Amino acid sequence: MALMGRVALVTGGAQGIGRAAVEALMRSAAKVSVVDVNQDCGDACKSELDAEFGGGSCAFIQCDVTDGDALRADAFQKTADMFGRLDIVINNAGINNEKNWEKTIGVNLTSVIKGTYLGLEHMSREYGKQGGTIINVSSMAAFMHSPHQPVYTATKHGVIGFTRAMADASVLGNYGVRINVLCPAFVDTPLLHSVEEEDNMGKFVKFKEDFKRTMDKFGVLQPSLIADGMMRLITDAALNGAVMKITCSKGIHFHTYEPMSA
Ligand SMILES: NC(=O)C1=CN([C@@H]2O[C@H](COP(=O)(O)OP(=O)(O)OC[C@H]3O[C@@H](n4cnc5c(N)ncnc54)[C@H](O)[C@@H]3O)[C@@H](O)[C@H]2O)C=CC1
Ligand SMILES: CCCCCC(=O)/C=C/[C@H]1C=CC(=O)[C@@H]1CCCCCCC(=O)O
Repeated sequence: MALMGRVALVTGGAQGIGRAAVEALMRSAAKVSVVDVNQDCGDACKSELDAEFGGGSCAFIQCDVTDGDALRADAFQKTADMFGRLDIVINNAGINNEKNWEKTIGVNLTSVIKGTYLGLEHMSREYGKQGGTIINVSSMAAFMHSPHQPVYTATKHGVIGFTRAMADASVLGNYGVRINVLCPAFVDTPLLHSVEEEDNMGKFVKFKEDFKRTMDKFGVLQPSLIADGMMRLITDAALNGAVMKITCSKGIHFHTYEPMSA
């Protein structure tokens, strides 16, 4: 019952890692807004969650996170209007598309930046709000660059740099919002199957056997473990600017950086 009365917004929440996060939040008694571009998957998700947790604790909002106006008005504002407040934002929606790589930048990086700024508008003391917490989802591809996914890799590097800078800005500006980043290794979700398709991988599809060998080498995690990591980032008030990694070999752990020196 740790999050009783708290309200969360999860992008890409209808399936995969986002869905596992939504369920973990609801088990902790939070109210959750599931924001996803996929109408059918979102409707099914909402019915299943209502059946498990009872109606009124979650909402599904169909929204493409790359549509900035819709993200502002349909996702963030409607969530705040419906549930009366916003405390937790998980910018999780992501795609793997090297063919349409501009779209990958739009979903994986630009929308995470917009989601963070909108989260601050609804939660930061700068805007007269009560504070809160934001998680941005990156990937282990930000540490072990993937030759099969150069643009995906670039976006996930960008998410870490942006998040760490914003975490420091939050301290300097006394926003009252903790901002952290999560980097999972391979996770058993529909996204992993995208590496089979030329439509997703473009010319890098010819490396798919190498990609699969890497997966076999490092193993594949279950979404529930990623949700456990997210719940730790949400509930541990000491964490801000943390870079959480989750791998098969080490489980949930943190990346450490050398302190900056002049
Ligand atoms: N599955 C994996 O091995 C890993 C995934 N990640 C990251 O975790 C996050 C979640 O990935 P998965 O759950 O694996 O993927 P998934 O493909 O299973 O689920 C992603 C969800 O995001 C939604 N989505 C996609 N584009 C959207 C858009 N423009 N607007 C709104 N919703 C949109 C999809 O409809 C889907 O419900 C992504 O940021 C991904 O890059 C990071 C490391 C490993
Ligand atoms: C379709 C999207 C999948 C993205 C998954 C991902 O995070 C990819 C990461 C890889 C990029 C190059 C690699 O070798 C990565 C594997 C990362 C696993 C590292 C585990 C290390 C360990 O167990 O200590």
